[in-house]
Amino acid sequence: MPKIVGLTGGIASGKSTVSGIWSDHDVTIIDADKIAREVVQPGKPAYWLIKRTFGTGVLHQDGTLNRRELGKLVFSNPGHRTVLNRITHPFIIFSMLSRLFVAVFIKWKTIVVLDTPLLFESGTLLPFCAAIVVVSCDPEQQLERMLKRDAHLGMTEDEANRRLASQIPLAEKARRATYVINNTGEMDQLRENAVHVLDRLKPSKAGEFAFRGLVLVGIAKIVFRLSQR
Ligand SMILES: CC(C)(COP(=O)(O)OP(=O)(O)OC[C@H]1O[C@@H](n2cnc3c(N)ncnc32)[C@H](O)[C@@H]1O)[C@@H](O)C(=O)NCCC(=O)NCCS
Ligand SMILES: Nc1ncnc2c1ncn2[C@@H]1O[C@H](COP(=O)(O)OP(=O)(O)OP(=O)(O)O)[C@@H](O)[C@H]1O
Repeated sequence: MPKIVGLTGGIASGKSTVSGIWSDHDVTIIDADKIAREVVQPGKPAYWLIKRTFGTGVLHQDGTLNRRELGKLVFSNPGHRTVLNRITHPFIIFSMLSRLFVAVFIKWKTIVVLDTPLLFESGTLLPFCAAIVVVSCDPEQQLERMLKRDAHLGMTEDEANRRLASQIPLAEKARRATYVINNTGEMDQLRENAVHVLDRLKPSKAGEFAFRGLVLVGIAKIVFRLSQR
C-alpha cells in the first residue's frame, strides 16, 4: 500500500535538505513549514486570530505578518507559543490532511512524506505515519547551521538557543524514530544517507498492487450497489 512517512527532526537539523533530495526521487512532500506560511496570509482566518490576539505589533506596515517580531514573542514565552500553536495548528493539519488524501487516493502516489518539524511535539499526525524518519545532527551543529542560514535575518545566538529549547531534544526524537538519517557529516554524506533510507521505505510492488486492487474492488462494490437502487 502507499506509504505515509513522517519526516521530522530539530530546527536546522536538515529536514528541508532531505525533502529536497527525496523530491528528486519522485516522492511527494507535504511541507508543514510552507503550509504554516500560507495559512497566515492576510485575509485568512488564522491571520485575523493572530492580529486579534497579539495586536498590530506583530504586523508589518503593509499588514502582512512580521514573522521576526512574532518569533521573538513566542520563542521567549511558552504561554504565547501555546496560544499561537492553538491558532495555527488546526489550519495547518487540515490543509496537510487534504493534500494527503489527494496524494494517496487521487494521485496514487507510492510514498507521501509529511515534512513536519513538530511531529512529536504536536502528535496529531503520528497515527497516520507508517514510518517516522528523524534527521539528526549534534546540537552544536544545529545552532551553527541555524545562525549561518538565518544570519541575514539578524538572528542572535540567544534567539537561536531559545528556538532550540522550545523543541523536544533531537536525541530523544531519534530514539523514537523508525529510521534516523545521520546529518553530522558533509552534504554528500547526507545525500547518500537520505537515499539509503528512502530505498528502505519503498513499499513492495506486491503490497502496492494488493492495496490498489482492494480500493478498486471497494469502488466497484459501491457503484454496483448504487446501480441496484
Ligand atoms: C513563530 C513564527 C512566526 C516564526 O517564523 P519564522 O519565519 O522565523 O520561522 P519558520 O516558520 O520558518 O520556522 C522555522 C522553524 O522553527 C521551528 N518552529 C516554528 N514554530 C514553532 C513552534 N510553534 N514551536 C517550536 N518550534 C517551532 C520549526 O523547527 C520550524 O521549522 C512561525 O514559526 C510560526 O508561525 N509558528 C507557528 C506555526 C508552527 O508551528 N509552524 C511549524 C510547522 S507546524
Ligand atoms: N550536512 C550539512 N553540512 C552543512 N550544512 C548543512 C548540512 N545539512 C544542512 N545544512 C544547512 O543547514 C541549514 C539547515 O538545514 P535545513 O534548512 O535543511 O534544516 P531544517 O531542519 O529544514 O530547518 P527548519 O526546522 O529550521 O526548517 C541550511 O542552511 C542547510 O543548507
